[in-house]
Amino acid sequence: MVAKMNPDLKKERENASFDPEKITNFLYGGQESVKRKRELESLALNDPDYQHEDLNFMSREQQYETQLKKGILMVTKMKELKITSAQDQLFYTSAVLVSDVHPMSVHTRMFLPTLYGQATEQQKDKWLKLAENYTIIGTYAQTEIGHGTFVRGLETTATYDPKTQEFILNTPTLSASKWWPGGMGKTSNYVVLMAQLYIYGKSYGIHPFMLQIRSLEDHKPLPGVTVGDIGPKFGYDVMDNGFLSLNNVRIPRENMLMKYSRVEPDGTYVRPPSTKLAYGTMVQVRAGIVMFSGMNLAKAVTIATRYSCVRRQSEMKPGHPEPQVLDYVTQQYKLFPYLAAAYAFWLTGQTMMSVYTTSSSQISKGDISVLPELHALSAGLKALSSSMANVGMEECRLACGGHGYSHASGLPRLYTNATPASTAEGEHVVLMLQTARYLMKSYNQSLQGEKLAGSVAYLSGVQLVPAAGRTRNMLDLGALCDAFRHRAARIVGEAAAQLRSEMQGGKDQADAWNASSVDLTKAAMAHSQYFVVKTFAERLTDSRLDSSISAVLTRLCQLHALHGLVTNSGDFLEDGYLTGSDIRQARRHINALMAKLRPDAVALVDAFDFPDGILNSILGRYDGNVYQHLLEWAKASPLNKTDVHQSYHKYLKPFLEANRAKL
Ligand SMILES: CC/C=C\C/C=C\C/C=C\C/C=C\C/C=C\C/C=C/C(=O)SCCNC(=O)CCNC(=O)[C@H](O)C(C)(C)COP(=O)(O)OP(=O)(O)OC[C@H]1O[C@@H](n2cnc3c(N)ncnc32)[C@H](O)[C@@H]1OP(=O)(O)O
Ligand SMILES: Cc1cc2nc3c(=O)[nH]c(=O)nc-3n(C[C@H](O)[C@H](O)[C@H](O)COP(=O)(O)OP(=O)(O)OC[C@H]3O[C@@H](n4cnc5c(N)ncnc54)[C@H](O)[C@@H]3O)c2cc1C
Repeated sequence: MVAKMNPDLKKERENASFDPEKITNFLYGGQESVKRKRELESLALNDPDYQHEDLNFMSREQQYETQLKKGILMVTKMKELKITSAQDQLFYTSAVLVSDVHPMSVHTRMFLPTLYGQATEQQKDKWLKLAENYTIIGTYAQTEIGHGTFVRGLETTATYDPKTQEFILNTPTLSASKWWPGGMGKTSNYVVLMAQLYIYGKSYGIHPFMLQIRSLEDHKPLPGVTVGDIGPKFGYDVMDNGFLSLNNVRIPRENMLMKYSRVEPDGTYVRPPSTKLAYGTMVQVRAGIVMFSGMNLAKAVTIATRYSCVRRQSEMKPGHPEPQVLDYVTQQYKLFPYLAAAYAFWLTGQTMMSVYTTSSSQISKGDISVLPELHALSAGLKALSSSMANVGMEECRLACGGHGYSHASGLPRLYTNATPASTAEGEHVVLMLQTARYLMKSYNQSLQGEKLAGSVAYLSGVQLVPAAGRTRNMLDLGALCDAFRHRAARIVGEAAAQLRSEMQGGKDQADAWNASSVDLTKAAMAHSQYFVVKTFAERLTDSRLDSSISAVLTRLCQLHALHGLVTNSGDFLEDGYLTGSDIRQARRHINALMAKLRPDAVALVDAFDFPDGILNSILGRYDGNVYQHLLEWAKASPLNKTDVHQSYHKYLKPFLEANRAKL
């Protein structure tokens, strides 16, 4: 029997000003792609082999086992069903895994990409097939217990022995033990080990090495290898993040991944075109995290928006029926800016991936000139998108009141599985400082008359003249982009001036950098926010957009920019670029935009096209039948298997009886 849709949600859908399908097509790159997405999702979601008890009801060990089994099934089925393109695999795996990963995820996301990106053709012949077939399962072992951020400071050593033409691998101190690599704890039999290369006593920096850590026969750690799971974490329960220490483990010379740098049999070292090419896998994943953050935020906003239309609470007017909580403007102010941000990062994520694809193809042809821009852009956008997604997902949870705290909402798991994106692949302040470093260099080049290109082109010849007194239309996307550009350019310029002044005051470069670092991260943030606002606005100039959806998407873009502007109003006011009256106007526009977006809110989240199986949230159900399913879900909780829990007999009964006896 098909359940009836909640009448409030039904009405919301009937009253929308546009057909969500049109936005879905825009978001996923066309009708054909949406069709394929739905086919693959339905294949995965209706496959009985993937069904299991709710992970939230399981111990961590059970979760690991369940997700490993599912991951294995998934890669086997994808092979059988010939689901091969990256896009198809993403559609299928998102439906199988929901908001979780599986213990071999780092194999797919980092181990394989490192082989593609860092191995020679000969090495690919040797390893790729094995890795693609899952004959070997690997992870990316870089971080150590003592150092994650400071990659140059890693202590794991790979010392070349020309006599045997082998590398001797060691983690010489406690702090050198590898710590965190996903899937290393129990699953992987191989790692790409990032280690300091030593030849004849001289250090050549960090390089990648293929290392077998477990037997292919019985999965036991190989001699010299100590490996295990690092224990429970904030989330990511299904993942066996691991530790690893190495004691004089020898590997053949051919196991150093030598696409860019080489060690010859006699120990001669051949330098790479850039030492930073060894960091390529991190850049790829950072670029992917922008979209990943947009999607996670979109899921959270979908859940909270639908639920806010189903949930009725309090009285807005005495004696009137309880309103849908989304009718409270404060609730709209909680959710709509993040709805807009989800769209912003979704679209920017697509742009970031296309910049990545173009740049990496140039790099593989030997043109490394694009590397600094790619690094700076992906670092800043990764940091901004993941931190904004964190804040937004939490705001969505809070917007669901008490039920948001329950795992039934899907929000706690979504959050704890997504939040590593802020720390992993480069902690967000650290990455912002990388972007700032590029901004400082670029800005100084522009001061010397160089013309800049790419994301920093606006720093060339920027006019920092405040334009107070001018009347502005604060809804005009061009004017909003100008405001964000001006703010970024000013803050970049001021951070550069501060850095200079610290140095003129006697500090060396490093101390001056540290003293200026709050302003530097602010500069990187302003630059990244400008890029997002500009990208969002540019995507709306797509001639394929029909007017009904262009109107609503423009409102979202305006809201995204205006909300950023109002929450950072000091930045825009500081040099008089905007006036108090502009900010007041912006606030009024936000209220008006929210009122206009209110009737379209459900259609806008429906357009993300997450089926219930992927949202995995009772509060976010498409049909809105929340309460009945909350109750059913709670009844399935292991604590409810019996009316009287065994602990009653063990502890509670004697305690009650003892108390009664004392009366
Ligand atoms: C295939 C995947 C596709 C999509 C994936 C999609 C979604 C992913 C979904 C979820 C992911 C979420 C969570 C992930 C969960 C698990 C996996 C996690 C894995 C990991 O965490 S792996 C470990 C990651 N570790 C780090 O990121 C360490 C961070 N530190 C660094 O990167 C660097 O050391 C640092 C801090 C950037 C630089 O330090 P330092 O200042 O000491 O610099 P250097 O001396 O080393 O460099 C000087 C020079 O080089 C420039 N530079 C630095 N890095 C790069 C680079 N990567 N590329 C280019 N250039 C670089 C630097 O700016 C300096 O330049 P300059 O001298 O100024 O010109
Ligand atoms: C869920 C998860 C999965 C992971 N998976 C992997 C994996 O598969 N493989 C792997 O190798 N690693 C993995 N990691 C490790 C991850 O990459 C690192 O934790 C991350 O890069 C941050 O480094 P850190 O832990 O050393 O943080 P730290 O650098 O110790 O950060 C601590 C604080 O110091 C500050 N700080 C550090 N350096 C600077 C600086 N230069 N300037 C200003 N402030 C600074 C930071 O901002 C932060 O506030 C994973 C981590 C997590 C949480």
